[in-house]
Amino acid sequence: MTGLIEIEGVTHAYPTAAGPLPVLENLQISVPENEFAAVVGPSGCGKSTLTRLVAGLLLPDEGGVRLHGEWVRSPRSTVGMAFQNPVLLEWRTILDNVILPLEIVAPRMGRRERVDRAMQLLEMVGLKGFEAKRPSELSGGMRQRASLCRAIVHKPEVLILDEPFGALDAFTREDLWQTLRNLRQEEPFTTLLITHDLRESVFLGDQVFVLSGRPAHTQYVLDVDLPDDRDIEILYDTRSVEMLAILREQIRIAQGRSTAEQAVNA
Ligand SMILES: Nc1ncnc2c1ncn2[C@@H]1O[C@H](COP(=O)(O)OP(=O)(O)OP(=O)(O)O)[C@@H](O)[C@H]1O
Repeated sequence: MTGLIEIEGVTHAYPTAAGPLPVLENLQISVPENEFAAVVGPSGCGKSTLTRLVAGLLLPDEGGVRLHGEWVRSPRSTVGMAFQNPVLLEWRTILDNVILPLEIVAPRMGRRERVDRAMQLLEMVGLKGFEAKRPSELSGGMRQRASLCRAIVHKPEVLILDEPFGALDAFTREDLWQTLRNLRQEEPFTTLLITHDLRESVFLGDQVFVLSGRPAHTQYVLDVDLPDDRDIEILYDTRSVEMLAILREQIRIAQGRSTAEQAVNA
């Protein structure tokens, strides 16, 4: 099956004063339409670089990225993004922050329609009643909820999430995982999530891609065979615990602390 996101043989190095720094090497990742791919890997292996390539903010030295079969050669408005620090504009209300992408990609859409769309999402993530507030009046978790709404308000073909929950406390984070799953059930979208949190990758992902140490290639792919309708308790089930153990071992291999042979024999 061809994926909606196809990362095909991507190789990339950054020029540095000490010479080229190889970051990605022949990376292959395929994400089918409406599926959720989580990407984990050792620190500094090139995960954020990967998001910049998919968003068209960076062009690879070799290989390429295709979205819906089209090569990505420049930034695309059909990609939604959310990062660890939600960059909300303080001079705009929460509602007007969420509406912003519609002003850019759908300039002909009327104000009423934009407001209805944004309010529908704000209600889904539990922010109804906060639409007139400024970002600084909200908690970190609430700001991240608003940032998720803004990332999907224009129905992007791809949602890229780069450590969006990394700065939140454990309870808020788990709450947002559930919110994200609920949003996807209401309105499916194809997602690429970068995370350091293996539980997050299993709870949210349909597939988890483990990247090797730098220069990164796809070292391991885990199919998350859990029911679509999951709540947080599922992470304590035997199957989840087994998958987390596999991922932990793969990360150790990627960090060079273990060997593939040890993993096979474990
Ligand atoms: N513009 C740049 N120029 C030179 N080197 C860069 C540039 N951007 C990133 N790097 C280097 O490339 C490597 C990969 O960076 P990247 O941010 O993609 O890794 P990461 O896996 O997202 O890291 P982390 O897990 O710590 O967030 C790092 O060694 C980083 O220092």
